[in-house]
Amino acid sequence: MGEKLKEILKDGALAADIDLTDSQLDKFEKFYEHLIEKNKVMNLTAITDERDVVYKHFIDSIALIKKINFDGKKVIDVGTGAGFPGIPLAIVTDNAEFVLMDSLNKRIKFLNEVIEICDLKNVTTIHARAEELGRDTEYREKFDYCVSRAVANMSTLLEYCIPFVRVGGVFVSYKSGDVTEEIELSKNAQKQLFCRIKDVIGFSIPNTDISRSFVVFEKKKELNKKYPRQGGKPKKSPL
Ligand SMILES: C[S@@+](CC[C@H](N)C(=O)[O-])C[C@H]1O[C@@H](n2cnc3c(N)ncnc32)[C@H](O)[C@@H]1O
Repeated sequence: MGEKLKEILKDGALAADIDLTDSQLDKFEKFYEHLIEKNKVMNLTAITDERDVVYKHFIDSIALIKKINFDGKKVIDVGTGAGFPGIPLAIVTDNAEFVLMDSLNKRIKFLNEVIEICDLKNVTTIHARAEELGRDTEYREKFDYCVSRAVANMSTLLEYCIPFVRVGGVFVSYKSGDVTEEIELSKNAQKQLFCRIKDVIGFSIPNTDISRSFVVFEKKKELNKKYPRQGGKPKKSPL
């Protein structure tokens, strides 16, 4: 089973112009095995087939390194769930520091096991709600990069994520398909949160018909103390 996963991953990553080392392939394999094992007793992912996990989770997560260089940077993954995109990014960029956060403690416990099993020295986790952690001075405006996939609509997501990013830092939202309308609807959030779009990078996951966009926001100024709003407001009444 292992060789098959590694072969699919090695080939798929090469198609995305990423040459994975044997040590990285070993880590991905251990991650996959633990994901599938734990998925039997808890809800981690609807995708379990080897090829699907490789393309829809692993390659989708790491494709960003061809666009953004995380070397030496501090990165937070907001709403990481079963570790996407944070764990794959951390496997391929072992000289960057990753913090994975999620509001569901079961998933955080799973991720702590993955960190142990895969011997990931550059990853820590935190169980928290984004709108609360973003007010904590240990985390607020402390990251060069924030990444997030499949967590909320763009306005809500900006209020969750921009607080973590230092001035001059960047938030990358992994979105599927056409993002024009979502970007348009987040104009007020961008204004209130002093960020603006730096780039919208389209890409297709190789050997699939799946297209994605990375929406890249740059933070221009220190945030107003009133953000992020408490009590579920970023989701209930997006800016
Ligand atoms: C659909 S899952 C996506 C997980 C992962 N990013 C992925 O792409 O597979 C959304 C995750 O965001 C987390 N989440 C939702 N709202 C959150 C919040 N306000 N703060 C922290 N985590 C949150 C959920 O617990 C869940 O694990």
